[in-house]
Amino acid sequence: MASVILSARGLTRHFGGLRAVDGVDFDLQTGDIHALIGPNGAGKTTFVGLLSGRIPAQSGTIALAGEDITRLPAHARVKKGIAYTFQITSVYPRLSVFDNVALAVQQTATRDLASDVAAALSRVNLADRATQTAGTLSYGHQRLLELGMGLALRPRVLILDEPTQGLASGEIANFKQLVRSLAPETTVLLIEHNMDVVMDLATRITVLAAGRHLATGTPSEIRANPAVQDAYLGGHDASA
Ligand SMILES: Nc1ncnc2c1ncn2[C@@H]1O[C@H](COP(=O)(O)OP(=O)(O)OP(=O)(O)O)[C@@H](O)[C@H]1O
Repeated sequence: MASVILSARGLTRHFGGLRAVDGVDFDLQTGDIHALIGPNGAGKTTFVGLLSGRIPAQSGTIALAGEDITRLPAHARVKKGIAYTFQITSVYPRLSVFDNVALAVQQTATRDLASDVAAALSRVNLADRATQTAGTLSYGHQRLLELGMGLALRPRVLILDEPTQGLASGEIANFKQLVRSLAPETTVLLIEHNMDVVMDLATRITVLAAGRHLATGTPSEIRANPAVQDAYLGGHDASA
């Protein structure tokens, strides 16, 4: 049976009277590609912000491989293996592609910076652009660079917030292939609005609605779930 790498119990964050995340229980199984979906304002970004430590929880607990990390600051969670593209991997436009990844590698206990950077760059197919100034890369290549920077941290859990937004369809195909190649060493949690990507890529899906956990299941279970269809898919089959 698969083990749980990251879990949340009763996780809660309100903003004034707004219940952005409200008592959410969640389990991320090791090796999964787990998609988090839900209508706009459902609480997805807040939820991954709580997991990564970017936003402090008001109540509830978070555990990484059984260890309580609820009170750890974000940088300590990065050290423990949770990488969140939002906080870690914004590209420095004036630095070279190589130097951008080197900044991420430096946060790890690396023994050979140059070869670790080269490995991360070849993973995202940017090895031939190492000397290019990052700001001159195409948008799609900048997103790949972000991913390379996240991977360079060698995370156990990689959290991606809308990674395919703005990518061309060929770039999305490459992205899917890349994410699949990360398992089982890296477990992926992604917020994704593109339902084709979700249904094709995710091994498991969690649906949030109005800050609450609505459902978790395989893509076919989620497609068939009437509550999900009502709350999120407007009563239509997601595959339609
Ligand atoms: N810092 C904040 N202060 C006040 N309200 C906030 C804050 N951050 C988020 N919210 C509110 O909390 C709710 C959940 O927002 P969140 O961004 O987590 O949702 P989301 O599911 O990621 O939405 P989207 O799909 O549109 O990105 C929204 O109503 C949002 O306006």
